[in-house]
Amino acid sequence: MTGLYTADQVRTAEEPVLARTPGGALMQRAATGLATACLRLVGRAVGVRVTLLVGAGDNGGDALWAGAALAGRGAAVTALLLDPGRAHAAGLAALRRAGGRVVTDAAAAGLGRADLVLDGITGIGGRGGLRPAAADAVARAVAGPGLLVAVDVPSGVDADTGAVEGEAFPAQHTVTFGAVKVGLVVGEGRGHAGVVHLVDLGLDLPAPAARQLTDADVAALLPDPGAGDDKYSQGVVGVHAGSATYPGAAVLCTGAALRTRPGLVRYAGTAADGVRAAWPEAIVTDGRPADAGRVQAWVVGPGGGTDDEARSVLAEVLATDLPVLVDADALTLVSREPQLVRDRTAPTVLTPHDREFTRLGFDLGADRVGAARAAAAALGATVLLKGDATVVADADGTVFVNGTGTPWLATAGTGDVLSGVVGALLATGLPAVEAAAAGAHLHGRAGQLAAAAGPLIASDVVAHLPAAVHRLTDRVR
Ligand SMILES: NC(=O)C1=CN([C@@H]2O[C@H](COP(=O)(O)OP(=O)(O)OC[C@H]3O[C@@H](n4cnc5c(N)ncnc54)[C@H](OP(=O)(O)O)[C@@H]3O)[C@@H](O)[C@H]2O)[C@@H](O)CC1
Ligand SMILES: [K+]
Repeated sequence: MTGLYTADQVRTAEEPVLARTPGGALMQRAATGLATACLRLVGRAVGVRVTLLVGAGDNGGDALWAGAALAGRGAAVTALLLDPGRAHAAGLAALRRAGGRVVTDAAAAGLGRADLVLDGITGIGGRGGLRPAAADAVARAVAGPGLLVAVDVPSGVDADTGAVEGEAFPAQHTVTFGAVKVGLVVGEGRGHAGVVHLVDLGLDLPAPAARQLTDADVAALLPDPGAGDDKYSQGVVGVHAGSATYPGAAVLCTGAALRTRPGLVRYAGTAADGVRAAWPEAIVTDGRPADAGRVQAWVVGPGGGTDDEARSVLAEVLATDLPVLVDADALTLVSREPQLVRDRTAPTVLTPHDREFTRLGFDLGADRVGAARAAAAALGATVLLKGDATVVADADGTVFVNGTGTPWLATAGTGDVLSGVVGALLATGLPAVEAAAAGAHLHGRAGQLAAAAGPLIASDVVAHLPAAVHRLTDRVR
């Protein structure tokens, strides 16, 4: 499990270390880690052309000290000071001592031929998008050939929310200090951070603001069946989705549930013929949920319509004391009658995309973690807010940010697949927030495997779910 932290949490954790170590020691630790990471990324130091983008705060200090270390190893280092009167004095002196060049004109900073660019404009102290001089330097860096490495946080990215207002540094790698900041893995921050490398500063950290599951975490939540297991003990999931005219959602959702946890999947609804033809393993009825037989969790909504019949099915399922995943058309119904969810005591998982989220009556600004957390608390449910980095929030404030996936997953039907995956995990008895977070992780991994063979469609994701489960569990057992 990777803990995700806010800037304030990191600053608070730094205080006691700053108090008990000699001045500048923590920055030395950070800069040494940064220089080491850079050496690993470029493979050598001698003759490597490095440009440092240096702001007025300690983030610029980190870049200057790391630049000094690289210059000491034979790199040709140029520092571009964006606020020359306020650059970190000790860092600047160290760079000069090591033979680094210092300039104040972006055109003279060698960005057109740099091998490596270190973005030390702002870190956790940055506010808003980049100011004009910083934005100009970043544009020159992007136009040049250098590997783009952000120091602590890509400048222009909000460390807490991942929000980008205006321009920000589009890093290929981010070397972050002390703890991974929430903003590096969510929203636009995820796209700007690239690969995140953590330099341990030995901080005593509190409980994280949010978490990210690893493959090993998800594997631990998905035990292989034991000798004593049968099709019922592995979890029986009920699916109500699709229609006679549009059976696709029902077929994808049922297939995803089967391919995630092939205990038993029961389907109820008017797409029965289509489901039967696609998945002979499912037990199918064209009746109501009550006709399906005993299940341990329900998935309701994908392709199910929003008419009176659909509303009555949703109310029937939500009136049970079983975990229920509510998706797609059923979310539209919940937006009309949120008390259907609020009144429940059994777990409910809602899986909105952005438009469905706002239709539920919640504001979705740039702080996706905050928005999902507020919606979960208001509804007393688990909210899985889909996106490039899916956010799963529980009513008690627990948040997971998903780390897997591929942009190729932005295609029709992948949401129906996700519902089936999470439904299957709910039926195994996992707590709702863990089922949702593990389901998002698994769905993302299956998408990555499918995309390795080229553009994917939703049924490719279903087909790759067993391999995704195997890859997760095989690696750790
Ligand atoms: N504490 C420690 O010992 C350790 C700290 N560490 C490091 O310190 C970093 C935090 O340093 P920090 O607090 O000095 O803030 P920082 O991120 O450099 O930014 C502030 C500067 O940016 C400026 N600025 C703001 N917004 C801007 C914008 N949009 N566009 C352009 N400029 C903007 C702002 O200008 P001002 O508003 O004052 O005019 C101010 O000058 C942290 O991320 C980590 O790297 C590590 O070494 C570990 C040990
Ligand atoms: K930075």
